[in-house]
Amino acid sequence: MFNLPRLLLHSVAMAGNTGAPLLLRLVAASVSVAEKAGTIVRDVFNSGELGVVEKGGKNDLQTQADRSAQECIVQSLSRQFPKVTIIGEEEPTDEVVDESHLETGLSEEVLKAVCPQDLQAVKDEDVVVWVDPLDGTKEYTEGFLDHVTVLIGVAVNGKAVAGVINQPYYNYKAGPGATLGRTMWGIVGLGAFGVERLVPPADKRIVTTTRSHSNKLVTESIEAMQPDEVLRVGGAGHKVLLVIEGKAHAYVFATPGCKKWDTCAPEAILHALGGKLTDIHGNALQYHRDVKHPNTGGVLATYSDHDWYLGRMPESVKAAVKP
Ligand SMILES: Nc1ncnc2c1ncn2[C@@H]1O[C@H](COP(=O)(O)O)[C@@H](O)[C@H]1OP(=O)(O)O
Ligand SMILES: [Mg+2]
Ligand SMILES: [Mg+2]
Ligand SMILES: [Mg+2]
Repeated sequence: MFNLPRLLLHSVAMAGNTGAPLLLRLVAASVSVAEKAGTIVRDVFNSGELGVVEKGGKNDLQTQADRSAQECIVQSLSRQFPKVTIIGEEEPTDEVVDESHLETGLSEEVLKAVCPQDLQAVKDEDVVVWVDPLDGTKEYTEGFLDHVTVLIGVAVNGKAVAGVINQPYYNYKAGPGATLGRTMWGIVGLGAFGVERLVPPADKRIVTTTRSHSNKLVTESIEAMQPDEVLRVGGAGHKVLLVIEGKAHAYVFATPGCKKWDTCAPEAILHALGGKLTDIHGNALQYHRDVKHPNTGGVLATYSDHDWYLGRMPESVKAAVKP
């Protein structure tokens, strides 16, 4: 009887797991927040009121889902981690925060993981969180719903080390019995969960690239890879998932439109599973807080033969797409 309150106190402290390393707590919070953002993305679509705004022409759109999911992610994480730098794609608005968009949960699965040794002592000031509340906005507005992802990437000292991806419409073509949506997370040095590496066909070369942001450089670089098949689909997160799950051998994007929030989470998960993401010259991407946002050197993501793709990149394209 006498010991019960102390025991209860102890179990509450364990549930909060305040002793877990910052990186694990941040990823655990990001998993819960990305799931919440995914529900917001579906709710806005179901409402039929997309609230589309052109940020930079008809191929650079923002919807109510981008705005509300960004609010959910940035507000939820900054309240829990006030000293961590968080950079989101969308400009903050001066509207009152909708408290129903906030999420305070921590994924137990993540908290149970063992943090890689080299990331155990990470401090708030070492971290930048890169947030793409809705990747594949153009496709979202056109109903290519499985191209959409929510991306939360964690960079430590300028390197992408952890990522969370929610795909709100995963399985949406699989019929009413299927579970809609999935969340994947990974930490470099630990592995990735919620997604499995599958090997692509060995007898052909499948390359994936942009559907809505193509240009001469993109076309020339894709042709140079002599693909048997080209998957033109939306979203940086979605295309990296195609590479991870063996639907494509390489993601080739030889133009500057992709930003740090498009690549940070996918790069970390791909890397955690043994793949590689660089610019089209083979340089590692940088993610420190003062870096310019566009990936001006383009994007190349593969599992194997990375150097082969780099070697086939035309000199004229390399000269036009500088880091
Ligand atoms: N020219 C561009 N202008 C704005 N965003 C771009 C551009 N090119 C790529 N992106 C971003 O990179 C993602 C991957 O590109 P793509 O789908 O064309 O392959 C896009 O979904 C978009 O992210 P977002 O939808 O979050 O704005
Ligand atoms: Mg955008
Ligand atoms: Mg994006
Ligand atoms: Mg976006």
